[in-house]
Amino acid sequence: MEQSFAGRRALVTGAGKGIGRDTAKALFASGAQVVAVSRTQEDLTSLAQESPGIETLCVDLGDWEATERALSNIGPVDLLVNNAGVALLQPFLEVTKEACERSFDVNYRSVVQVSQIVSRGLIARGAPGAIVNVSSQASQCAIKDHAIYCSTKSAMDMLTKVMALELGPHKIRVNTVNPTVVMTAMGRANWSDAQKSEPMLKRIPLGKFAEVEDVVNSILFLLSDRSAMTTGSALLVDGGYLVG
Ligand SMILES: NC(=O)C1=CN([C@@H]2O[C@H](COP(=O)(O)OP(=O)(O)OC[C@H]3O[C@@H](n4cnc5c(N)ncnc54)[C@H](OP(=O)(O)O)[C@@H]3O)[C@@H](O)[C@H]2O)C=CC1
Ligand SMILES: CC(=O)C(C)=O
Repeated sequence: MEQSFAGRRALVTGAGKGIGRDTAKALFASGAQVVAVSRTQEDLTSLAQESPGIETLCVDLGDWEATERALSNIGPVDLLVNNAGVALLQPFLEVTKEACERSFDVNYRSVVQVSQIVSRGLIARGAPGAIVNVSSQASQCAIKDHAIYCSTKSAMDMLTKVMALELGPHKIRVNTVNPTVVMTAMGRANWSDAQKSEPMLKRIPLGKFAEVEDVVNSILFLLSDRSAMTTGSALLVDGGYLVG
């Protein structure tokens, strides 16, 4: 039986492309009202054309003040997917202050900020809710040139556990999905070179990278009542990756 999200209002960050875009479309198709938040207006315009009725909001989530202004009157939100992320890859010894700041502002701080806004609204309404933070297998395994990216995702996983601890009494569940490589714009940019992707693939018993749909299905499960007893968890979508 298809999961219905009728009567729920969902906010998806990074909904302009890739995993976030397909998550927004899947939630909308499943009956949810959807607010799609992303950085590039053209992406949001095309999304609204593909799925008429999806609300869109264009903001750089790495800008705290702009995000506060953009979300100040967001209205009731029951389901939140913190998906927006950047992968600024640098060898550890070449990591820059700018890459550090941008990575943590987008991949971590925006998750704190948006989750606070949504959770305060839920608590004020006395309504239950669910939050899915889109992490990565990179939160649990070291990947060359991913020092800052891995760190942001590890921080996200721990943040998720503490959020689950503190928000549980308010009937707000918080989990992560932790995918392996997905050939989205981000995946293609960083994993198209076979010399890099082959060793990763060899460590995956299922012998393939994840599809966007695999991640979307896991996100919708963790948003749904079918995961009603799951919070503070990390759902790996990684084909059984063998951490070496
Ligand atoms: N692809 C992969 O291999 C994997 C991805 N992930 C995670 O999944 C999530 C989605 O990744 P994926 O779909 O592949 O990425 P994409 O780069 O394909 O899409 C990311 C989306 O997030 C938006 N976004 C990025 N930064 C901001 C910002 N500051 N403010 C608002 N929107 C922003 C992008 O907008 P714009 O393009 O305009 O910047 C884009 O629409 C990320 O958190 C990523 O870390 C986890 C494991 C594997
Ligand atoms: C690209 C990425 O996020 C991985 C491999 O986790």
